[in-house]
Amino acid sequence: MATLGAIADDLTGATDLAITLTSAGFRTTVVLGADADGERHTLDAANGADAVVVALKSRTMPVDEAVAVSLDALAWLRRAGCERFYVKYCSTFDSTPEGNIGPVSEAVLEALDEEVTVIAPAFPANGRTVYRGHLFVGDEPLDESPMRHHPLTPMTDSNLLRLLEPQVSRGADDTALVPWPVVSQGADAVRDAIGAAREAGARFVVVDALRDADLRTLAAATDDLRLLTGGSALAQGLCGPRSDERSEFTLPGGPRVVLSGSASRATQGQVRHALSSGSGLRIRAAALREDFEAVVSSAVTEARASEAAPFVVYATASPEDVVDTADAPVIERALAEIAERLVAAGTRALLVAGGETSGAVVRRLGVGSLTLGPEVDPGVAWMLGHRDGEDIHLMLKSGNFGAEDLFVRAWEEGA
Ligand SMILES: Nc1ncnc2c1ncn2[C@@H]1O[C@H](COP(=O)(O)OP(=O)(O)O)[C@@H](O)[C@H]1O
Ligand SMILES: O=C(O)[C@@H](O)C(=O)COP(=O)(O)O
Repeated sequence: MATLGAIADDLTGATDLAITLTSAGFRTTVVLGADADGERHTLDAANGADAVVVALKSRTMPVDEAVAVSLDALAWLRRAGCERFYVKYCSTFDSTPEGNIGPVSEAVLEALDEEVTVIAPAFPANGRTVYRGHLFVGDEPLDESPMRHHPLTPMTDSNLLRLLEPQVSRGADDTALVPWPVVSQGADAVRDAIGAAREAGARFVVVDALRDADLRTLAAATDDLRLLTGGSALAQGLCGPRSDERSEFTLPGGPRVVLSGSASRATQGQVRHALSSGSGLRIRAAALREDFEAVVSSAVTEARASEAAPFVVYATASPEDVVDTADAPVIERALAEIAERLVAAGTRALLVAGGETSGAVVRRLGVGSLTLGPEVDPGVAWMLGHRDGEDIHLMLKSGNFGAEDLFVRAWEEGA
């Protein structure tokens, strides 16, 4: 019976959290959606897991829709027996100004009838740190990092309190900060600070974190809270009932295909690196609008004919490639169509780059749940996708995660 239930706002965020929970000793399953028609997949998948992560595609949904699907997921997790909950969003706090991190966190907190939760996006192993409430990506404040150009959620402020306040009901009265000097004093000091913030009326407490040790301190300080929110790294301090159990599997043969819909800086470098030793095809929105079928069938044909080196179907290899964010949906749809045709032709392993892109691909493939395999880079692992047909080996890569050679190395490390 699962005890911990997580609600992730995109698929790569869900798999990222699953990796951390597994390392923390939770036998973890990722399920896609928790709506009624998915119930069969998901309830079966939850059996035997200690933690279940529901992967939504809600990060850029209209606020009301994001809240509704998140509350549906919460209700499903409670039916599956979960007693503690985790709202997972991006370590770069990807959100439009209207939401959805604040509205979803508030809706879940109120549905659980809880008084306070923490806001902890930090992921130090991937360079995401929070100091005095400001989120940094490496050495750059968030609003000076490439995330300021994200096609869907451009981040133009690094101050988490300023980002959150417009998103929660009581604005500045609903938020508070526990700064790093308090965090450095240990769990009791953090617990006291969160208690004081709650007494002052705040429900969403941003907590600084510069190191994994700070997140472990926070996890210890909040072991009495039924709801946590953050990136994946906060989960490293949760204590699961068993050792790290990962499914060992060997990647099947066949073409090594990467489908990249991410426009993030790390992915751009990975695309360029893979193209330097392999081959690929760039899909352009204009060409897709002119003749969608021609672009898709050409990509499938070339991908199927590719040899050992990875074949990369990509939308962006440099910042200049992102011409119009309105092109995003047709690119997602094309990559999902290409994935479906490759799998129909026998492909049983795909590397997909991008959270929204991964969501579009796995929904098109009818994947209902995912089991964790070997971790290849921090926050990036091979998974086994379960569906009505044959299982599919998938690596669903967060846009800004992974080393530059990942698209080439991943196939060796999954073998
Ligand atoms: N060249 C481009 N022009 C417009 N939109 C793009 C381009 N490349 C990618 N996109 C879109 O940007 C979005 C990237 O989101 P996502 O897949 O979550 O990547 P990440 O994980 O990097 O955020 C997708 O909707 C994708 O279709
Ligand atoms: O926390 C993170 O950074 C990731 O888990 C994540 O959410 C990344 O989302 P995408 O950039 O959309 O892949």
